[in-house]
Amino acid sequence: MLLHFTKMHGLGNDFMVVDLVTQRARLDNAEVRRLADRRFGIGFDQLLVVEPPRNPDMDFRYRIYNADGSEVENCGNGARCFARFVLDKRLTHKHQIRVETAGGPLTLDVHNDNQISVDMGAPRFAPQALPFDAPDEQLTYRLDVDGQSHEISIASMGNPHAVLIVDSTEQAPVERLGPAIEGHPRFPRRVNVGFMQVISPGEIRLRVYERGSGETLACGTGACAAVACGIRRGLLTSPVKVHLAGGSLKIDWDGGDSHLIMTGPAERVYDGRVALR
Ligand SMILES: N[C@@H](CCC[C@H](N)C(=O)O)C(=O)O
Repeated sequence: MLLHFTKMHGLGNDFMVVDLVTQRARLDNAEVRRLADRRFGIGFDQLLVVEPPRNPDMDFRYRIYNADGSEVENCGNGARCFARFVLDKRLTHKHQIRVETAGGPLTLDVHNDNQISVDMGAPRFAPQALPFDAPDEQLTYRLDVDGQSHEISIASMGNPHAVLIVDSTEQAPVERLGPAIEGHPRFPRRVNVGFMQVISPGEIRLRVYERGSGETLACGTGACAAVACGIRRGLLTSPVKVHLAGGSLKIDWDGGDSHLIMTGPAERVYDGRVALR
């Protein structure tokens, strides 16, 4: 069968977006990996699937798969592309869209200037929320990697994040430490790993080694997690501009149980059709 899809990106974090409201398809783990391959398939960091909601208070169900085929709880850059997609495909006319994800509900607000704000919910810092193997909740933890101890903060944005502070994102050992921390035994469901350089209380640089996809040009949940950890540690104050390799995001957070708001663009690249196995 031929599956219609749209290739999109949010600051270079790229997606294949599929409407399973009006189409039917079975996308198993092997099929996702085949489609994600940048030489033999379409190529993407994540596959985003639009489905009808299971909860009648929601507009859609938003499902997310990493390039390695694993289904995950949340994707921030994807959420903005999801909003742009359902409007472009006329699956809704609403400019405030409520979606259910495996990580909890999200509200997507499409503005007139092509910027989209996503209410990402409240960050959670308890180790069991990720999960992370630690006896109690702390601001920072020591993590041993190959005989070296590193200071990390942790946050769940529905999906798990570890955040390290570095002097320079350019010099950060992302290729070495990223995969080692992603698969560290203290993170039994693996983890996304952010390397944050604080420029000022309102501005950071960030690189993220993503669970199941490797380093991407931007990570929305990673930006939220880094800002939440930075504010909680007294290093940052809201709003924070987050500079990623693919562009910048604005993150607002008033602390505590308040919700993080992420604002940035979403771009359509092309529409296509692909044969499924
Ligand atoms: N690119 C994303 C996050 C995608 C999911 C992540 N790799 C995970 O496994 O949790 C974003 O923009 O948030």
